Amino acid sequence: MASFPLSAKEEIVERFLDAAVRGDLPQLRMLLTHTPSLINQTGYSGWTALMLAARNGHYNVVEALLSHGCDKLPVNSSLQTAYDIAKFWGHSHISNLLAQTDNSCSGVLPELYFSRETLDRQSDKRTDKAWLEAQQSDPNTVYLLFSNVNPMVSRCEEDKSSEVLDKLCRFRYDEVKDLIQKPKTKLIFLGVEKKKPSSSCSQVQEGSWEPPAWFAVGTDEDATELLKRCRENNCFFPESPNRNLLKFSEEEAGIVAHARSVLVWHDRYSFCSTCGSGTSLEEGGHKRRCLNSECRSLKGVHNTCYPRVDPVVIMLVVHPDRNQCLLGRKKSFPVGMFSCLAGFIEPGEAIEDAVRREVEEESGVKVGLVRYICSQPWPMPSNLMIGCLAIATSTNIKVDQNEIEEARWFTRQQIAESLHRGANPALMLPPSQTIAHQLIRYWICKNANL
Ligand SMILES: NC(=O)C1=CN([C@@H]2O[C@H](COP(=O)(O)OP(=O)(O)OC[C@H]3O[C@@H](n4cnc5c(N)ncnc54)[C@H](OP(=O)(O)O)[C@@H]3O)[C@@H](O)[C@H]2O)C=CC1
Ligand SMILES: [Mg+2]
Ligand SMILES: [Mg+2]
Ligand SMILES: [Mg+2]
Ligand SMILES: [Zn+2]
Repeated sequence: MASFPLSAKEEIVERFLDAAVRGDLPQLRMLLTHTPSLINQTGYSGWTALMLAARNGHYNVVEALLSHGCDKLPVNSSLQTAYDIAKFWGHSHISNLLAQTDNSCSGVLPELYFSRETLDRQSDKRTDKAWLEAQQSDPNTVYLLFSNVNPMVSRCEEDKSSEVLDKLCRFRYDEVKDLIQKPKTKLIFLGVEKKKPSSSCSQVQEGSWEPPAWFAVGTDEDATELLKRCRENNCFFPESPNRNLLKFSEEEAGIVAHARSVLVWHDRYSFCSTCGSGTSLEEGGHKRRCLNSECRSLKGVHNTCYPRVDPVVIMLVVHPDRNQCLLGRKKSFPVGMFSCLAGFIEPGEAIEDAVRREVEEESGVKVGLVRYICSQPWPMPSNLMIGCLAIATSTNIKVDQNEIEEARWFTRQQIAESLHRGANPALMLPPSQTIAHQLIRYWICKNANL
């Protein structure tokens, strides 16, 4: 068989993989320092250095690769991860290491999209009318414009290395003064900035810096007219919130989650839900008080006066064999997409019971142990997603055709392959901004050890 000379790049990859096979840590470290991109490279066999070191029982090489941020999810042509390989060849010290060592897998999930508290909410200032008014006219105050509960955004320059596509348009007092004085406009105090500017900023005296306040402005004025207020010309209001609200930076996503949920609440709860009278906006837009002084909503607990948050359980159901998980698809999902089951918590229901009920309703599968993992605000319109892992006690699937079109058990390898290789026609997982994606990734990294 003719053999072709290797390119310089192929040659360095082969040397790197060979060092992993032989357990030659100094050589591997030297190559990695020189060319960090080698870390997840595969050779002709389709195996990564991590797989080769795991196959040959080189604990110290596996450890070094992991400490350099090596990806554990790649699979070889037999759909085995490095963990599977170590386990198969009986290197339990390595499989245990692979099961534990991962920033996103040691019980601490990465920060979830929409969760960052970018601003200091300063809820005590919401009742300080004089302070709020002073902030409103301050030239440093930042205003965000929302039309029909969607924020005005500008499209960033095409940058393939970044997932951030949209930026919130920021306005100053002079640019929105007329708008915020209109009686139908909703003004929401979102908080004040947390970060201090660097001391190199010449205009700012040490100790005199007041963190700028941020407000969201909700209006139903004509969107085209609103866009004319913007200094940039690539601005727009996203029309399909579910997809378009996933394109912000983590900082801005947290602000959007807060502002949008409160504005949607104002939009849908203009009148008192107890007596139908008009209401007034109070507390920096975080309360609506009934104008009828006799109203029952003003007595006892005023829970009709505050923005609503709807708790939703979302769960990754794990097969009793611990090596498969249950995912379902709604009719509205793109072709091939499957996700975690989810459902609204009902009144008087504990999280664990809501998980068991929704899973059984939607898939017919019974669940025993339920473990809370993490939560995510989901401002469409105002859900709080409560993420859990759940262990199934039965495996037969019978889908509730109303909500779920299909539900299936997927093996860990199928999931790992989809996570690593990206969307494929057989299985497409929800995007990384969703808690559904992060629960699935969490379980995979945990190697099915609950
Ligand atoms: N971030 C993430 O990863 C994910 C987020 N989600 C979010 O979770 C939400 C709930 O999931 P879903 O599976 O639809 O929930 P359910 O399984 O509870 O089904 C939703 C249906 O139940 C009815 N319903 C019952 N109680 C409520 C309530 N308090 N508020 C609204 N509807 C209620 C509605 O019927 P009707 O409308 O016919 O009246 C709705 O269509 C979704 O809206 C979605 O936005 C879901 C999955 C992933
Ligand atoms: Mg349901
Ligand atoms: Mg559901
Ligand atoms: Mg339900
Ligand atoms: Zn009332």
